Amino acid sequence: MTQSPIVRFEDARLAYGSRVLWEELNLSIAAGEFLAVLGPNGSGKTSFINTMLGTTALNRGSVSIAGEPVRRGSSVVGLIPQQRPFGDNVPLRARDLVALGLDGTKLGVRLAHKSVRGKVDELLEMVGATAYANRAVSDLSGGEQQRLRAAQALASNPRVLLCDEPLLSLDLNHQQAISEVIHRQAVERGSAVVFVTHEINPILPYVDRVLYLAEGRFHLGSVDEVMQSSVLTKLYGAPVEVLRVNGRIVVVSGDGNRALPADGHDHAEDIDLAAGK
Ligand SMILES: Nc1ncnc2c1ncn2[C@@H]1O[C@H](COP(=O)(O)OP(=O)(O)OP(=O)(O)O)[C@@H](O)[C@H]1O
Repeated sequence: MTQSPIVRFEDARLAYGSRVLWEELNLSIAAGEFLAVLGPNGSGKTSFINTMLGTTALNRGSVSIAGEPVRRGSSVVGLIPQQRPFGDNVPLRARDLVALGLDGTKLGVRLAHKSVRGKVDELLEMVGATAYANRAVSDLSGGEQQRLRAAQALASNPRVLLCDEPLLSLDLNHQQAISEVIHRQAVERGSAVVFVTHEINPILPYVDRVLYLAEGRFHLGSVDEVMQSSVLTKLYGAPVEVLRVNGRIVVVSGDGNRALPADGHDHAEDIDLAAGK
């Protein structure tokens, strides 16, 4: 990890009406750093990403990227968005979608160019999508489409790579493969990676720091600093236990002793620490 900051939040506050998602956030993300963003549903993870995309405005403070105030459509920012299926009317093959991520590529114009084809093939290989390179995007499964989104975001070699739950609907092998590819982007090409996830275990080996959002508060630090019973209990304002089991992190609600994913959200929804119920 290199040290030069590429993203800088200063005294940042985001609230919708009276609901504060976070405030007094001072955070510099270095080139090559891998930052995991955790927190229960509705804690503001996607909104955090949106502030760096320039699509959500802070109520106070500032966020800059490469020394400039954030703006929509910045070419130095790449996004693997939260999964939404492509409609039947998307007339693209898998390789066309990836090519759209390459700077200046216009369908039918540069796509025929040998170097573009080579680059697209390389990206498809990286995310394990070579086998379906020529299939229509709309015929692919959610996980297959998600791998293409990752390849498309990596195509432009962004200085800041924003990933909004990129592992959703991927099987374990592909979770591992995509996590590795994203980590390599940070280490080898110096991208700052912001990785929103409900499940920290697949990326545990790669995370430099964790930003944990909950209940309008946040805690920032290394995995070991943040993923502690005392820290999460304070953040949630409710008893939470963090256990290490065979190298995995398991978060358990203090009352029911029920295992929750690392973000403290119980998908069975009978314990909802997120909503403070
Ligand atoms: N434009 C908006 N106006 C008002 N409220 C909003 C707006 N965008 C998001 N919210 C609310 O802010 C909260 C945070 O939303 P956000 O999508 O950032 O959460 P999240 O942590 O990404 O959640 P999840 O884990 O469910 O994806 C939610 O309660 C959401 O309803």
